[in-house]
Amino acid sequence: MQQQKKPFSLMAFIKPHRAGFLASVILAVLSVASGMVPYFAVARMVNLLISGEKNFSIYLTWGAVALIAYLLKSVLHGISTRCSHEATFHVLSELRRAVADKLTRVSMGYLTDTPSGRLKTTMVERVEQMEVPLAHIIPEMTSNLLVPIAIVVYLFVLDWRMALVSLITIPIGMLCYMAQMKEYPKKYGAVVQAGKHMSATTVEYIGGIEVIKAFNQSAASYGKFTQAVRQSADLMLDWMKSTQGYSALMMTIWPAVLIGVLPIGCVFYRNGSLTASDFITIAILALGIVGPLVAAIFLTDDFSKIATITGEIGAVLSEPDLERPAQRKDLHGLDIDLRDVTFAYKDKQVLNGVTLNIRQGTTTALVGPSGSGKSTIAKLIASYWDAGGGSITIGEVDVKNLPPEQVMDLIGYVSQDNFLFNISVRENIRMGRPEATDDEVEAVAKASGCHDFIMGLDHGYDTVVGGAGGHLSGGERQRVAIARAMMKNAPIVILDEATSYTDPENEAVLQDAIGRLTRGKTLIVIAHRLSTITDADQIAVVEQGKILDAGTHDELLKRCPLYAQMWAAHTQAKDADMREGGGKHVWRI
Ligand SMILES: Nc1ncnc2c1ncn2[C@@H]1O[C@H](COP(=O)(O)OP(=O)(O)OP(=O)(O)O)[C@@H](O)[C@H]1O
Repeated sequence: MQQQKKPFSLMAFIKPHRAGFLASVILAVLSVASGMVPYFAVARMVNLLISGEKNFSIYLTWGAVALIAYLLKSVLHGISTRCSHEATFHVLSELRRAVADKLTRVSMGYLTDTPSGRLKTTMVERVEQMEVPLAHIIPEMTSNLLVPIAIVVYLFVLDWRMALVSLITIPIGMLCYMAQMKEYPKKYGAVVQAGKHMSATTVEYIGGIEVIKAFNQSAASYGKFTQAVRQSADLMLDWMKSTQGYSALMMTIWPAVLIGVLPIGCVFYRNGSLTASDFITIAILALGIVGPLVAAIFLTDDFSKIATITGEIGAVLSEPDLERPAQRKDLHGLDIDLRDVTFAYKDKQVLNGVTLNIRQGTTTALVGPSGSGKSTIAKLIASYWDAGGGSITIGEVDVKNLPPEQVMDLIGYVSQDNFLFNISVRENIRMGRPEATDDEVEAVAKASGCHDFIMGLDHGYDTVVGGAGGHLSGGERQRVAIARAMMKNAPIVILDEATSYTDPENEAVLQDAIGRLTRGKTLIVIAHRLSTITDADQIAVVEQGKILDAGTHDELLKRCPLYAQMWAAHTQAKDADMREGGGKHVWRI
């Protein structure tokens, strides 16, 4: 049950802060208007000079007006920028929160299929890149357009012919601008894509550095990384090259207004159709129009950037939510029932009609060849994805009709990843139940075989485990993850290969601890070592996305050839392992 994609609108984020943006626009208009006053003042002074005015105090007054207006321009611009930045920072932080919030509501499938580097780039860099355009476009675009337009109107009032002449460079410069913008969205889009690829490759390179070194793949992986960096630089250069020529031409043509104004003004002055005073005023004001207009035109460059950036943020924000009700439901017991469940990862069909009943308080083991769909079944029960067809119920209610919080309260999931946060071991375990006391945390740690190794760490329970738990061994991470799940005390526990890192001695301790900690709960175990699940109430054999058979160990040995075969392979491998004295070997089917 997924919602349709909702189109993303940046306006919805800007609207609550429109007062800030409006104040910024008004101040920016006043600032640009103040910036125009010195041009009027100079024009006025030149006219006074020509008319033979000898009173020096008038010149001083106009000089003071020009100076005050110039200073006012800077002050107003500063306040305007502050208003727009304040409003922008709120918009950016809300955008980031919206993206983070979205990630908690989309399907797990979307998250696992999207490289984490790409999501990080969207959340951090892309949102950051919106700051300059957003904070500047709204106030500066408006002011840089409005004020010159007002002056042009004034020039038309003075002399429409000269007003037209003073604008002559604008359409020519515009042609250059249009030529520059022709390839702009495509090329800038390519630059952004290459940047994303570079970011994802960098995250992969750093994240996988251990494997790269272990498999001596440094050259190949470094090559992939440098290729991504080079491609990004090449595309950036290509983008610059395609725009720089036109941009330089435009910047030369636009300010050259006097090329038309002076000779044509002289002609009109000589034939008596233009007064000296108007000629001077027009020539000086024409010089003042071009600056703000050029600034406004340059801001349209930021429009293209905003379009590309919002497209990327919008792609995440318009991702459909996993639609779930908010109201918790009353359940009838906690039996789990899968009826004819089908599922596909995009186009890849993985489950082909899984039917399985898991009674409350029993242990069910899912076994089967690698890739048969065991983890997928477990994840569908935990509502990570929606089943494509069929139904999954807990306590006779379809999981699609349960709010995610209720499902998460019901299920403790220990996955193969055992992700730990870069906080203390104590806080990692406490994440299972934030209100747990230190004593309760330690009791669970003792029960899940963590206490001794934790006490051996530099700061005991207060040791910070490093990014993703990197300061702990795989087995230690796994045990902390189990303790965290146990802390949650959920009535249904899913252990997805939870003991795979553990050596045989510790495995026995851990199995015992798991047995005690899950007593009375519904336990679903995905185990590759069959010896660990022979006592399960029910063993479901999964093959090619279907339940081939389900029963106890003894029943399956008698009637399920695949299980008998897996068991034989398991015991042979175990014997061989014992003969070689390799008790530490982690054996997998
Ligand atoms: N996120 C995913 N996107 C696409 N395909 C996936 C994804 N996760 C799993 N698969 C594919 O689905 C199939 C079943 O995977 P699943 O992890 O459920 O099998 P499994 O029986 O648990 O395997 P294993 O014992 O090796 O862990 C596999 O072919 C796997 O490649």
